[in-house]
Amino acid sequence: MGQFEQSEQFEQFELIVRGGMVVLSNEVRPADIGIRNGKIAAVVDDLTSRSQAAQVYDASGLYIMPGMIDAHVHLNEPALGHWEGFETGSAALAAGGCTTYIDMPLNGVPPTVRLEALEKKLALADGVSAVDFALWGGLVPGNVERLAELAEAGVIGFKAFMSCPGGEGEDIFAEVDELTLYEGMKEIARLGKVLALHAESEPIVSKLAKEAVAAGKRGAMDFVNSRPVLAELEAVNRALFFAELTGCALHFVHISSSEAVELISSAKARGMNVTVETCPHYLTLTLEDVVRLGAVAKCAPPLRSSEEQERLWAAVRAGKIDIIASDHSPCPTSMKDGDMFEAWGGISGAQSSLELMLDEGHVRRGIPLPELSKWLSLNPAKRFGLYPRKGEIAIGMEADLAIIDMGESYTLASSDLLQRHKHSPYIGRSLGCRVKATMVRGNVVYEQKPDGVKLTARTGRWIRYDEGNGGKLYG
Ligand SMILES: NC(=O)N[C@H]1NC(=O)NC1=O
Ligand SMILES: [Zn+2]
Ligand SMILES: [Zn+2]
Repeated sequence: MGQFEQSEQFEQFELIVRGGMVVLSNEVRPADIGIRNGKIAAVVDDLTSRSQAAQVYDASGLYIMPGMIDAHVHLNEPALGHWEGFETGSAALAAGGCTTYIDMPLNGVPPTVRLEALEKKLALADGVSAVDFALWGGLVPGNVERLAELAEAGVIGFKAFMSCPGGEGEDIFAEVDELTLYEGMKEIARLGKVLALHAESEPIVSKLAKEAVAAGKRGAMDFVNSRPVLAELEAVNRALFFAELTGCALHFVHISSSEAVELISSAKARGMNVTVETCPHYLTLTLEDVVRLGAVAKCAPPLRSSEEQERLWAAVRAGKIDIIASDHSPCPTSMKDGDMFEAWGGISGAQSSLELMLDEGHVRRGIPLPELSKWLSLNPAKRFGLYPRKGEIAIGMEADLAIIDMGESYTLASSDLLQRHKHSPYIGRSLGCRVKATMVRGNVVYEQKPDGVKLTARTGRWIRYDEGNGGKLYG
């Protein structure tokens, strides 16, 4: 596993992906990929001359990468499927070269904080998702005793908010109070799972937001200034303190500052079981974009300065960031009208993550493709129990592939987007590569051709945690 292997014994394949440049975990090389029973059965030079396949996909001139594993996606069913649901959200992900996503326990109603809610969500995803998926459970005040049933059912971990997530209604996903966070960590440690945290200090951000609104300061920069890096640092520090006391494994989602990455790096150096994620928007957009675009680029934590962004890229390059995920948090476009404090916070970026990271990371900054692939596929697979089933192109692993033209540039138009509501801060952006096809377990689920796009089989399956490797990222 994990190696390029010469294979002579497999002569019959369902599919051969022929003539592409294959992105392996340690090199990029020309090879044919033979697929049997939905798995990678051969990665060799010139397979077609000595084997048979029901189908051949001609990938000459194209790059074959492991499909992205997007660990941070909000598809909002049950109840808020009119914001985004499994059908449209997974179509957008497929079009972006993602082959497995991990759905967040909010913003659907009920949130995934007890078994019945998980069952409702699964019933809605069944037969609808274009690509494979796993599920996060949620930790909220009052549900610590329900975490075990969710773990038993197969969630890959739990998510909690340290600041208010927004949203309305009775069955809301509330932020954790300190005691819930501490007790929840104890229980999650006992269950052997990871706690994913939205780390912003509620006392800091709510006070600053109140002051800004009271002073009539409701613009883009006022919003950005109400959620400073300090709020992220304080929350990360507090969570690390509780994790040290409880032994709970942590994953910090959507970290926006290199200062927070440094805090997390020191915790790793002390031997703590902690990982960190950032998102394409923090690596490709800055506060100038939120000023220019308004609420369509509103997210929490907010976009930062270009200097902060350069420091974040330096942290990525230094291997200090483990995972890059979209935090696709869509809503109806009408919820992006109005002032910056009222509008929905969340960027609809699912379809663009891989292309943005290849364009900005590889084409512009020269980061090798195997490195990018580690942050986009291998590390999330390992951290969240999907490895060695998924995460890289290697013998025996599922044939989850993104096929990319690294020579095609295009300008993203709203008509390219397959998500339910066609807003995105990346519309009008020129991208130096394009996903041509996406395969899940050897099934072509998405194809982009000159005459348009084709979505095929909705063969996405739920991947339970217990099929994985226990979340070991290192070693
Ligand atoms: N509720 C929700 O999805 N919030 C997400 N949006 C965002 O920008 N950050 C988040 O945590
Ligand atoms: Zn969040
Ligand atoms: Zn999120």
